Amino acid sequence: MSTLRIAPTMKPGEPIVRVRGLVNRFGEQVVHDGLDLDVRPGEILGVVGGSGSGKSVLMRTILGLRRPDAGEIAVFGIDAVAHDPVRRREIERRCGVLFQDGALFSSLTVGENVQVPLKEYHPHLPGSLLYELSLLKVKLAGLPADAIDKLPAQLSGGMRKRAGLARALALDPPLLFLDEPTAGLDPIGAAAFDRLIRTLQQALGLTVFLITHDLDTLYAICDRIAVLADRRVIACAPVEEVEQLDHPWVREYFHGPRARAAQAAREAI
Ligand SMILES: Nc1ncnc2c1ncn2[C@@H]1O[C@H](COP(=O)(O)OP(=O)(O)OP(=O)(O)O)[C@@H](O)[C@H]1O
Repeated sequence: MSTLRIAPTMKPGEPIVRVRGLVNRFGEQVVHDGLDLDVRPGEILGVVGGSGSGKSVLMRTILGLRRPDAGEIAVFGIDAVAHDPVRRREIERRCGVLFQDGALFSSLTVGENVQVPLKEYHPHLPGSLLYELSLLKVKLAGLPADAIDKLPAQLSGGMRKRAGLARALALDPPLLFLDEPTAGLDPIGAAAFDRLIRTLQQALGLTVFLITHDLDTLYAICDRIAVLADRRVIACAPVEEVEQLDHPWVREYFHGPRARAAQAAREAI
């Protein structure tokens, strides 16, 4: 396993993401109200909760794409809420993001998509090196080399996810955000993507914030699960502890037939 990658801005023992007292509102609707969360270095944290519980809003707020109504967020020990473009850029530079829809530029090839962040942060790299670097990321994401010259529309759904992952890994980020990476994939494709995430996390020393509805993913690769309900994180613990919680959403989610199938699949491994 590779060395865990943290940042010089972090104190020993500090979480890689620390959220305290987070409040997010849209008009009258309160999405988060006093939400606390720690993401520990080197873990795969699964983030679950009912539809509309605020998982994506939480991710966007941590990434600085939305300014919260109240609360503190530190990413790599850097204040992520402060209006400071230099600090913001320092955080952005170290975070890879795979959005739910892949968010690839449809008119660019896979390789050109991967080169977008490389060009932004390293504008003077020669074209041949940009190509080599993007090829490396394409292969790292488990795509065949010839996918580099294809347009997103020429790829299957699973390959598009991998192309999005290749772009998310472009700048060698120590922290990776994944929003429902296995949504829309068939079970075999989803299991393969889970294995890829686990392998990359171990090989590259990544910390992963992973939003999912996929019970198989939770049981297969997550070190801890954060449950969003009642506008807060009501639990953050290994799946065996979380499934014992006495909460209506947890009971329904973790003790339904799909959960039993996911548990059985893990026991069979
Ligand atoms: N830009 C916005 N303007 C108004 N309301 C918003 C906005 N973004 C999110 N919301 C609302 O905030 C709530 C939480 O949304 P969010 O997308 O974070 O949920 P989620 O937990 O990710 O849901 P899902 O599992 O369905 O993807 C929802 O009720 C949504 O309608």
